[in-house]
Amino acid sequence: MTLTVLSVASEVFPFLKTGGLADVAGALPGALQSHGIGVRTLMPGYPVVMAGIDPGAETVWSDESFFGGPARILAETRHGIDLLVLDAPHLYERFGGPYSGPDGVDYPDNALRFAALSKAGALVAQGALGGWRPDIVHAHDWQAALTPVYLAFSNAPRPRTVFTVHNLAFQGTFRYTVFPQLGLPDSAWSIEGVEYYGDVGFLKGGLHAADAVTTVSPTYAREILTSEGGMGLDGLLRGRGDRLVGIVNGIDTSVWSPETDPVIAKTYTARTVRERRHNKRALEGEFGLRREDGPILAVVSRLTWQKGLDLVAEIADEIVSLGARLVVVGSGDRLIEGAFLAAHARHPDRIGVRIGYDEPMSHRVQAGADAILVPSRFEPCGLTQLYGLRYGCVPLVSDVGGLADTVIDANFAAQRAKVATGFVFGPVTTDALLEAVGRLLDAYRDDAKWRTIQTRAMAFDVSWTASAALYAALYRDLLNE
Ligand SMILES: Nc1ncnc2c1ncn2[C@@H]1O[C@H](COP(=O)(O)OP(=O)(O)O[C@H]2O[C@H](CO)[C@@H](O)[C@H](O)[C@H]2O)[C@@H](O)[C@H]1O
Repeated sequence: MTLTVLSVASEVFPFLKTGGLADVAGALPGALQSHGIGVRTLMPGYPVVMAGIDPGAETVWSDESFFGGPARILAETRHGIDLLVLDAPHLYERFGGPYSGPDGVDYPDNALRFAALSKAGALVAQGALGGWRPDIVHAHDWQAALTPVYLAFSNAPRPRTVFTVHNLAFQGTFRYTVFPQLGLPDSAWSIEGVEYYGDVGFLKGGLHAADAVTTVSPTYAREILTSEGGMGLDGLLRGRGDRLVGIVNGIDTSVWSPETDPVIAKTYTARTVRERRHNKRALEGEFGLRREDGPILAVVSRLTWQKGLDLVAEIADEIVSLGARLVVVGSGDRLIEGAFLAAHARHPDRIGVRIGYDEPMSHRVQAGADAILVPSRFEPCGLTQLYGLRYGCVPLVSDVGGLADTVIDANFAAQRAKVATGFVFGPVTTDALLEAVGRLLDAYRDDAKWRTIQTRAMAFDVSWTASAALYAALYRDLLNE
């Protein structure tokens, strides 16, 4: 049976991306096609998205007064994605990023901006686009979390709903005063609705209202049931019982492929992995690093407490004294940015730092560095270690969430069983991180051992194949209930 899905997300690669959500929302629809599932994707009409819209795109819905101004939905297929764009200039036509202005401060009307996205999702789900009604609505993260809430509190027939939480740390909590502007019935101001300790909780509402909740790895799905990992929502999540499942992310292996990647100096496969040296030389040039025999360790990330990168900054001198070099691409916390810039100033030809966001550079780093460091304090899934596996940029990760589910530590047993794909450490401390860096450097010095880990990493299946099948099965289970 052909099944139709409406996906609602605030970011979709390649139209707009600030993090991993965009990669998932951009790649999952294509992966579901082979399961007979057709996905339409609704996202906000941010300026960069509107700039790329085909002038001939069809207006499939409009409203003169939608959350304070005129709005319409434009439909077009772009980059193979069946896209619905919510064009509402009073909400989305802003200077700055999707969530905050150039000053880094959140827009004061974010509650309305994303209530509007969610409401548009609910309207489409209930037939606003003429005859089209999806079988399933799949909403992502707090920005779309009210879609299942609007649907749960509507009296009209509605499709089944799935809500995916990519990161429990971002909850979309707003003052209770916004509640009357959301257009929800009074009954939604309750523990069954969006009320959250006296405020409005978008994420909380979605986690409660959706027919099924997923998160992006089995280990994270367990971690968020504990008071340490639940960020205040563990009680609610425990109450969802078997309605909460963890499905590990895949990656778009057509975008992330060392065999065909157009932005790297030299393409390669596991068989020709020695060709990576050309990419390493190019990376040294790009970052002004001294040419040496030792490995290049790399970071591509938001520089935040979650990602544990303060620990990498702390051991930067040791990394250099152990004979390795470091490349960092990222932005975020000013203190962590400053710590990396200071480390670069101390070792200008051994530590390269780019503060900023640069998608092509992230490919060149994965293709040219020897190892990617992901020492997160918590990590729902993590995508950079998956890119690392695919590119033979051996991952060194902490033993949490999706990192633990996707990397096999090169310990004695794993090496003997021929399954090791990287290095895993815990707890998340500088001592444990340094110990793992030491093990990685030992392995790097043993050429045969390193090649074995590297090529096995490249053979690990990081595609969407297995996980798309799990989403397909979940959708069908919901429809069969
Ligand atoms: N400076 C920079 N330049 C270029 N590219 C950069 C960059 N900084 C980050 N990126 C890219 O942004 C993405 C980040 O994805 P992650 O999954 O690592 O984390 P994020 O916390 O955003 O996502 C959340 O959602 C995803 C998706 O479910 C989960 O995997 C994750 O655990 C969860 O925290 C990667 O594609 C990475 O390459």
